[in-house]
Amino acid sequence: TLSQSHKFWETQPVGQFKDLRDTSLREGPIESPTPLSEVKQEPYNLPNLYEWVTCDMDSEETCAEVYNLLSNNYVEDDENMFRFNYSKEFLRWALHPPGYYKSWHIGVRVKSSKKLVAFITGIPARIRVRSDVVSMAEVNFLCVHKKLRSKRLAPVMIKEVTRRVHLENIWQAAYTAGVVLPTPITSCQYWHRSLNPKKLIDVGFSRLGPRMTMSRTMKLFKLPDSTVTPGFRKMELRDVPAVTRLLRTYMMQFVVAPDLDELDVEHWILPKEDVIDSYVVESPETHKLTDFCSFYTLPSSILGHPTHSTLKAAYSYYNVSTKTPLLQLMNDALIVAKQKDFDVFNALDVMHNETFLKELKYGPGDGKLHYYLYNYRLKHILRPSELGLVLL
Ligand SMILES: CCCCCCCCCCCCCC(=O)CSCCNC(=O)CCNC(=O)[C@H](O)C(C)(C)COP(=O)(O)OP(=O)(O)OC[C@H]1O[C@@H](n2cnc3c(N)ncnc32)[C@H](O)[C@@H]1OP(=O)(O)O
Ligand SMILES: CN(C)Cc1n[nH]c2ccc(-c3ccc(F)cc3OCCn3ccnc3)cc12
Repeated sequence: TLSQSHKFWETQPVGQFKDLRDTSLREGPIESPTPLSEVKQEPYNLPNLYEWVTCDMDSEETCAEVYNLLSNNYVEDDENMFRFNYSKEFLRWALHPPGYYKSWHIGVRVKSSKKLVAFITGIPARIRVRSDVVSMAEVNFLCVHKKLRSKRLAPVMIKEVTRRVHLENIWQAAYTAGVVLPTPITSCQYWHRSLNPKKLIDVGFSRLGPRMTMSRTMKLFKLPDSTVTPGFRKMELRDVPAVTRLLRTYMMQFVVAPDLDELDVEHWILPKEDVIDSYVVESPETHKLTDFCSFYTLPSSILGHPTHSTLKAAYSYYNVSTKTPLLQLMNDALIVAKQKDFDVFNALDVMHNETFLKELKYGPGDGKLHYYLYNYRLKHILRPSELGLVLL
């Protein structure tokens, strides 16, 4: 990375590795906005065989094409044993937040066959950086078909989504990646809590510990059949105002965090079957909400296993504890995830997560998730505990 050349990223308004020691550089936007009349009006050129297409995720047919492209060509773990398998319902949830732009859901088709071979998306988000609330695009689902890799298609995809975001007068973006690019604002470790250890060992996700038997391992990860916190219940629509107040107050402590209003909370946190689960703690005495936890459903395909095809994984999303200890709240989250037949519960070491990871028997994952801002410089790299943002 530091020695590597980044022919595309060196041309972009992002923190460059060579700038890291230049303390004269100010925190904030790197480039000023361009007058809209000067933003390139027409799409970037693609190689001749290909054409741009805007993907309408409300179209069952288009959503299925996007699902299939990602299901066969999206992110795999380092050992190529698992591949994310975002569901169609999840993709519609992820791409249709309040104020979304269809034009930011960008595909590339083969002109002759109309086959979808690449995809990239943006969604609008208000992200606070210290005391600065910035309108940004959250960029995600960048995917080039396995057969078209290493042809420099990704930079064209990135420039095109940048152009379309600029057309909406937005000049910053946030994104994450498992790869190191110029330049991470923080690098988070991911952790896994076994819920179905036998299956995880059968498929090679986990290994039997030294001097451990399978039955000893199953006992180690066993959880109670029901939650322990009085007043712990599924979130409902009527909880949105109180959950929004809890979340906005809690988020103020982090350097980078989403600025979510009630409409955002209704979209991002209200339970949706097989997509997002959220629970609140309603005090039995006062009936006030004191805490909430949430996790999203993102299965991974198990590549080439004879009997198991899918790993059912829950990912910790936003959790706020003001009365129930976070440890107890997150243990209840594990208990409901086990009740819902998840195989594993994943979490990043962001926010206050490192206070419960080891105690709740999470094991460290084999890689890192790096966070990036586009056209916004931070003077110092952040600690994961200073980050309050979780991208899907
Ligand atoms: C103001 C608004 C701004 C909006 C835009 C903000 C920025 C948004 C940025 C996007 C955020 C996405 C976030 C997101 O979706 C979450 S990260 C998940 C990305 N997707 C995957 O890993 C799926 C499987 N892999 C692929 O489909 C391909 O390998 C991809 C398409 C990843 C690269 O295709 P390829 O055929 O393997 O490679 P070439 O076309 O030959 O291109 C090579 C160039 O691409 C750079 N590269 C590689 N992986 C990258 C990645 N994950 N981010 C950014 N850049 C990435 C690489 O460093 C090199 O540039 P360099 O020579 O300078 O080093
Ligand atoms: C965030 N969002 C942008 C998707 C994304 N892109 N790149 C990634 C690299 C790691 C993680 C990640 C995040 C949290 C976590 F607990 C485990 C993870 O990956 C395990 C390795 N793996 C990859 C595929 N199947 C298993 C997500 C992502």
